[in-house]
Amino acid sequence: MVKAKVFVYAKPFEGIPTKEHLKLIEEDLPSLKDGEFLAEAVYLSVDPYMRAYAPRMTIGQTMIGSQVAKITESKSSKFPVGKYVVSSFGWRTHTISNENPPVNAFVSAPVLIPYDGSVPLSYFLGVLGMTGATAYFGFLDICKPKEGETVVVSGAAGAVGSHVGQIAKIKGCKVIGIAGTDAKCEWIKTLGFDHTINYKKQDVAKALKEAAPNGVDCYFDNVGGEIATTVISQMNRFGRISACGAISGYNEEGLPKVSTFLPFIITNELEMKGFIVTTWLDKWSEAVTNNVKWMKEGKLQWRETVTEGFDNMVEALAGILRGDNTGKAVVKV
Ligand SMILES: NC(=O)C1=CN([C@@H]2O[C@H](COP(=O)(O)OP(=O)(O)OC[C@H]3O[C@@H](n4cnc5c(N)ncnc54)[C@H](OP(=O)(O)O)[C@@H]3O)[C@@H](O)[C@H]2O)C=CC1
Ligand SMILES: CCCCCCCCC/C=C/C=O
Repeated sequence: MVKAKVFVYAKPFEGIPTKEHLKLIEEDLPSLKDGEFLAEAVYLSVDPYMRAYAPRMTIGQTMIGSQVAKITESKSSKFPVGKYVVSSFGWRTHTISNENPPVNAFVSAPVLIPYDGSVPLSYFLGVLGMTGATAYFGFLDICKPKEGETVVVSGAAGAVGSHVGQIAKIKGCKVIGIAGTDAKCEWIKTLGFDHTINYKKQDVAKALKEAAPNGVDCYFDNVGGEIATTVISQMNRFGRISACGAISGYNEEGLPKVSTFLPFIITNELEMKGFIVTTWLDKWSEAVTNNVKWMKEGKLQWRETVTEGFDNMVEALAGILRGDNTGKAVVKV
């Protein structure tokens, strides 16, 4: 009998999640039925949306999330033993899945990954996975950057933000990154960001005016809140905003209270669009192909913050909400 370790949503989150909210249990898994396979987690993704998704969760539910897993038993010809999948199995070490489990915008079906040992498996959760696709489609399809334009990225030293900034440089833009520590700002400078702002130490409005005296054309927003309002207030006519995330409010009860940016949207005729990356599932391979190409050309660098041990999932999630991570956060089982 295979035993799975599983984190379940035990108590509604208040602020940063703790082990009181996410309880570790053991589950005995049954034998496989036809069409099913058993997968063993290798890396689990740690993402801010896990905190933001909480209002949709029910008590006792397996905590949501995606992972790279190895198929160890199978009664499915589509998912043979020895192959690896990326799938939204949730926070669990072992999973029995069928070929077409229920999906929604935040929960994806298993997909075999073309693993040849040339890159770590964790990259299929980050630079070659969900966050890489978020950066690629969320920036290019929504901001539609033109050469010479000025782009601002918040959450700029995170998985998505650090990637967006590098695509913006590839597209010939001037890039300003906003992040929470000097070390993060120094790192993104090495990636090619032209200017950085440490929002915890600097006056963002003043620093942005100095970095972008001619205004901002594109804003890739990972954080929302007052930072978003400040950046939007300095945008040029016909600027584009990609509303990717609003992490500054994820730990708050109810809607965050921030200054409104609507007057700037109207008077400067700005376009703002929110998105969920799974909208682009049908053309996902376009992002992976280009991200691989840029990696090979040395134009796209990446970093991971790896937490060891499945039992430390809660601490890893708390870490990204506190800003402990640089680049993509993953847990190695
Ligand atoms: N729309 C979509 O389909 C998707 C959206 N997202 C969103 O993109 C954003 C970035 O995700 P991802 O790259 O995975 O995560 P990150 O790797 O950027 O990790 C989160 C970072 O957010 C920053 N942060 C935390 N609290 C605050 C705050 N109050 N104000 C400003 N920054 C804060 C921290 O960095 P610092 O030290 O700089 O504060 C932290 O390291 C998130 O908002 C996420 O929800 C991600 C994937 C898909
Ligand atoms: C192929 C793996 C897809 C995993 C789906 C998760 C989508 C998360 C979207 C995040 C939204 C906001 O933060």
